Amino acid sequence: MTSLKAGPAPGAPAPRSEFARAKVNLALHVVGQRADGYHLLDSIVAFPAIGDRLSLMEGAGLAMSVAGPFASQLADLDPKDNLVLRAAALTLEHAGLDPEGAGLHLRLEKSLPVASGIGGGSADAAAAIRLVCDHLGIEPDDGLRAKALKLGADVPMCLAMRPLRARGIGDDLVPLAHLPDAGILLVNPVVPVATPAIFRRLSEKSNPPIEASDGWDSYAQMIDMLCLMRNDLEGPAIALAPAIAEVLGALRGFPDCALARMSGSGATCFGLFETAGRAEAAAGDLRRLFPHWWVAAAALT
Ligand SMILES: C[C@](O)(CO)[C@H](O)COP(=O)(O)OP(=O)(O)OC[C@H]1O[C@@H](n2ccc(N)nc2=O)[C@H](O)[C@@H]1O
Ligand SMILES: Nc1ncnc2c1ncn2[C@@H]1O[C@H](COP(=O)(O)OP(=O)(O)OP(=O)(O)O)[C@@H](O)[C@H]1O
Repeated sequence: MTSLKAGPAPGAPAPRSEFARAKVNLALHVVGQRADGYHLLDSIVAFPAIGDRLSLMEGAGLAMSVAGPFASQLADLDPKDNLVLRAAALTLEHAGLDPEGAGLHLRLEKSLPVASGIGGGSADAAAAIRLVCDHLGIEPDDGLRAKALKLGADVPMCLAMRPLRARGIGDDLVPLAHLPDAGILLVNPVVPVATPAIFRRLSEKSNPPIEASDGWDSYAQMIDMLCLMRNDLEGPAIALAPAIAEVLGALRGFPDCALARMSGSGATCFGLFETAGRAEAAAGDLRRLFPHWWVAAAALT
């Protein structure tokens, strides 16, 4: 597998492109642990329109390049270890093809902070699978989804990329029938947090599951129900990265922020607002007050 910095040849066909939306755990309960160490989860997950962009074009062998605001956070990562190339190779092999002979170049526009609890790498991997499948004229099947899970527990949910409830190790997925209109604000203090370190610090691994739900009709109902839920990784993550508490404090300072919580293993936190406009207004304030933080707002779905 090679990595070329150069993009496609001039005059080549326009690239296909996919949006790799951030995965936000609106609630994350840790309900058990498997013999192999992986934790059993119960999570409500949304995919707002905030994310990376991945494009597929003609190239030599199988290669990738990275640009965008957070490209520098991946500069030390060997491209063959990048989840984009690993997912593309996996998909080609699943289709019985040699990745070396693929003639494909993937260009990643990295806009999500790395190691931030919003599944950026998993979202990129899922986008690579979708793009390569589309290129080959195939659909991701159960066999490919099972292989994708080995890339990361979040990859199958990022392949689904729609509001859902995730159980098991994050791979038992049930779509939510409906989420109401709302706005979401994502804030990261630009402190990378490694997921294994947070799970290691977790002392209570048998917490109550989420009360059954297939979604909510109104904003008020959604907030009431989410307020009864938790992110069980929040305490261990704050102990390791105290800036998370500062972010939560800033979000809770907005009177119209109905709920502020950490996503995944952190450090990104989210705030929920009644509309995307209100979330965007709060984003503007935070960008002025904390210019070194990463701040993004959008509609919840
Ligand atoms: C915390 C979440 O982001 C919630 O969506 C995910 O569970 C983590 O997903 P991910 O980063 O794609 O996870 P992986 O790359 O498969 O695992 C990273 C590490 O997290 C821990 N891990 C992950 C998922 C899980 N259900 N239990 C775990 O204990 C394991 O130590 C594993 O070595
Ligand atoms: N395309 C990619 N984008 C981001 N990280 C990648 C990528 N490919 C490989 N990685 C590696 O994966 C690790 C986890 O990064 P990622 O941004 O997915 O974390 P995360 O947002 O905490 O994920 P999760 O919420 O799934 O735990 C990083 O340390 C990075 O080295």
